[in-house]
Amino acid sequence: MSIEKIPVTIITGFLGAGKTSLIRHLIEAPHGRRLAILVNEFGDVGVDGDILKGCSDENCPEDAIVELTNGCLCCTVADEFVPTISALLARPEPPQHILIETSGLALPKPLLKAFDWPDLRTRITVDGVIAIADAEAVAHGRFAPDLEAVAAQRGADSSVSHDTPLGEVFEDQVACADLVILNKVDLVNAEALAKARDVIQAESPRRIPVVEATEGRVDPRIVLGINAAAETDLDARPSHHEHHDAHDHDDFETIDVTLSALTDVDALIAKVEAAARDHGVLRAKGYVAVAEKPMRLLVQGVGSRVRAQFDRAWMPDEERISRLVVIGEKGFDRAAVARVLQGA
Ligand SMILES: Nc1nc2c(ncn2[C@@H]2O[C@H](COP(=O)(O)OP(=O)(O)OP(=O)(O)O)[C@@H](O)[C@H]2O)c(=O)[nH]1
Repeated sequence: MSIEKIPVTIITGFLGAGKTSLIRHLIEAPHGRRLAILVNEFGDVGVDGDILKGCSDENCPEDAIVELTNGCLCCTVADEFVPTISALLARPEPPQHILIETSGLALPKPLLKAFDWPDLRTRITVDGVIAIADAEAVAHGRFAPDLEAVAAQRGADSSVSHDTPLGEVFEDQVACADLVILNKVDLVNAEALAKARDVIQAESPRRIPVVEATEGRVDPRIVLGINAAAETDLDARPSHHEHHDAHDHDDFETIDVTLSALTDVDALIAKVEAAARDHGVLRAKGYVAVAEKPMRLLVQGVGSRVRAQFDRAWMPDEERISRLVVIGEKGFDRAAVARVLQGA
């Protein structure tokens, strides 16, 4: 008798594209499946896991949301990934669907290969690989500065070479996907949206559906139940790093910046914007204590777009530490960024 495999959806997408927002929506939107979630992110502040635990419910209990913050998932398959999935499957009420949020710098293909692991391949299958993309960033050429060159190269070869590390991570993610979600359509006009679609089509080695979204809000029936069995179809998903001898994330660096408690939220937002504008910070996120406020402030920067909102009260026994995880391309001026963020 064959045992039905548990479907797993891999959610990939560059830093800040909207992966956590999408998963949050999938927890909240009705679809009748019991979920478990595995979150992998850079830095040890664990913002994404915290956000997702904050919206857990009976279909996705808090203890079915597991964070792996010890490094890149695709590099820790045996030590972390396989045991974590096994533990989720061994729950008294096993999940009916597992979502994996990869870090924004992750290469999806090596992770996909891990599903061939003997312990896993009889029990789970990759229902689909979803790439979520920031429509504004794509339209403004953050990943493919020269669309015509990409299209010309694509005609000759299925693996386009990009000059920038950002371009390579983005292309690997799109090339591996069964579905692309073009998120943040609220930030672009029709012309920019059409351009973003063109970039994605040019980057895709095969025709895949592209759906538009705001705040990751997509009908769960489009995202879950694709039935791709992606682990059996690796050849259709070219990668710049087939042999995994080079890591895209070596091209990026992360720092933790501790701040003192602040009084002026707008001033902090202006500093995060300045760090992005003047020093190439790609992503900044973390929790901040604001003097005399009982709530903690969640700060999120994607490039120079910054959002801040109070997310919950500080717990009585919780230390009110203000810390931001900051990610930039290798060699970004970490000292200058820390100075900007910590500056009075
Ligand atoms: N304007 C706008 N902002 C959005 C949208 N979706 C997400 N955001 C914001 O973009 C920021 C990043 O969103 P996340 O969902 O955390 O992105 P992510 O891909 O999980 O980020 P990393 O895990 O750090 O790579 C947050 O401040 C979100 O509130 C959208 O559709 N429009």
